[in-house]
Amino acid sequence: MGEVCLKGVVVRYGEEVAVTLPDLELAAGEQVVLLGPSGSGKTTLLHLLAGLLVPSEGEVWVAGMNLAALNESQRDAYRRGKVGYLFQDFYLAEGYTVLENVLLGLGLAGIRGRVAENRAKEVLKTLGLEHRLGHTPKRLSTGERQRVALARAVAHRPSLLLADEPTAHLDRSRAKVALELLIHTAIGLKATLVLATHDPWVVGHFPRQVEL
Ligand SMILES: Nc1ncnc2c1ncn2[C@@H]1O[C@H](COP(=O)(O)OP(=O)(O)OP(=O)(O)O)[C@@H](O)[C@H]1O
Repeated sequence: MGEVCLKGVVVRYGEEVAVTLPDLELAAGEQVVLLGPSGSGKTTLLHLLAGLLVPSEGEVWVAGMNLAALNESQRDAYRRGKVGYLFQDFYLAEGYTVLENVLLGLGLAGIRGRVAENRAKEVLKTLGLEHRLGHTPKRLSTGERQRVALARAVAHRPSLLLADEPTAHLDRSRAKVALELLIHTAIGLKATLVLATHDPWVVGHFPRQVEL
């Protein structure tokens, strides 16, 4: 079995909506782009892999674990420890500084104190944000906000990195920088990368495409 495996998955939202997802097997460290029009189930698939959602039918396996067989606190521990999630709208904690935003994510993964502080500063430096540590997100550009979100998503060194429309708010040149950072960060972590987009331009950056 691969690092990520989906078999016969259907997700029902209430009585009306049933999202059927294709079977999928990804090797550890693989990079794949999920493509499909709005409503095709890209976010649903990312939420399943993050353990934010369990399938109504079928199985979702990550790193040898059947996520639906875990209880809620085991799934929380899985998500906080092994998954990095880059949200389309970043979801930064606006009342906290850049450094604190990354420390919050590390804290959820159980990494605190001096180790966390060193790790957060190191990641923020790698992403070119060392001069922004004490700033709150509202003082940053969109590209910088996204890099903070990326720092927070990867500081705990996840083995699975999920990104939902990460270029949606960026112009083409910033999108290119952001995408390259994301891809290189995943390679550096040896993490499996799954990215959802409906932008055909993004697709060419990935060796494997999955159409929903
Ligand atoms: N919480 C929810 N309640 C009801 N229906 C939902 C919910 N979340 C998603 N859906 C429905 O499930 C289907 C798949 O949605 P999903 O958000 O996964 O698609 P998507 O491909 O990510 O779309 P987009 O590109 O617009 O983000 C859609 O028909 C959507 O309306």
